Amino acid sequence: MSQYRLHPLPLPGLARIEHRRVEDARGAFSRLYCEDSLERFGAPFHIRQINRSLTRQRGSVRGLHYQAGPQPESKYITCLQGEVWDVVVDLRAGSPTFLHWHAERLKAGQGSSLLVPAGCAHGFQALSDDAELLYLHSADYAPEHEGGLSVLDPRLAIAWPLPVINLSARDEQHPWLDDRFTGVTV
Ligand SMILES: Cc1cn([C@H]2C[C@H](O)[C@@H](COP(=O)(O)OP(=O)(O)O[C@H]3O[C@H](C)C(=O)[C@H](O)[C@H]3O)O2)c(=O)[nH]c1=O
Repeated sequence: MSQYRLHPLPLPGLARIEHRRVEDARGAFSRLYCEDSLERFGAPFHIRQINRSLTRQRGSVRGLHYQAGPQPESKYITCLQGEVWDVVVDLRAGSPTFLHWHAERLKAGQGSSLLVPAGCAHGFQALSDDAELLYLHSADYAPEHEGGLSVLDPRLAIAWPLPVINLSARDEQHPWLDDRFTGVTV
């Protein structure tokens, strides 16, 4: 039986989900996601959409994205190939960790996923070439309610492990946060 466990991380609701592989002579099997277990852990997550991204070059950064408004979105992220440095920023108005960030290394085959709560921005830097991520989303894609933060915002001071390269044109233009930003409500 493959184990499936939740390990809380420093931002409220952020967690690493451990899903150890069961190995035998044929290879390996693991339960990547389990709605029932997550409900029992007090971290309910119902899938509305599944995405996959491939990032070709080591050092590339995608993000920092979030979806708020009527369809706040939580994400469940698994690395299928290569390795990434995954970053989550707490944007929840009134959160004790408002604008704090936390990073986790996700590596293919390590047997874990990251549960990102609604109200948080998400991004990552590829630590390998050809890094592939599988995203489970708890809300339908709603670009009109999507927001973005600059990965180089001094107010966040994210300590990216490698020089940031290959930002998309959209990610290049996210404005820096100012004092008028009081967070999102979820
Ligand atoms: C998220 C999404 C995007 N798209 C379209 C929009 C663009 O034309 C294209 C690529 O989207 P984007 O440039 O937002 O992809 P990334 O920059 O890799 O962003 C992704 O990676 C960061 C780190 C995340 O956390 C986001 O969940 C996710 O948006 O797919 C869709 O058609 N459906 C979708 O659900």
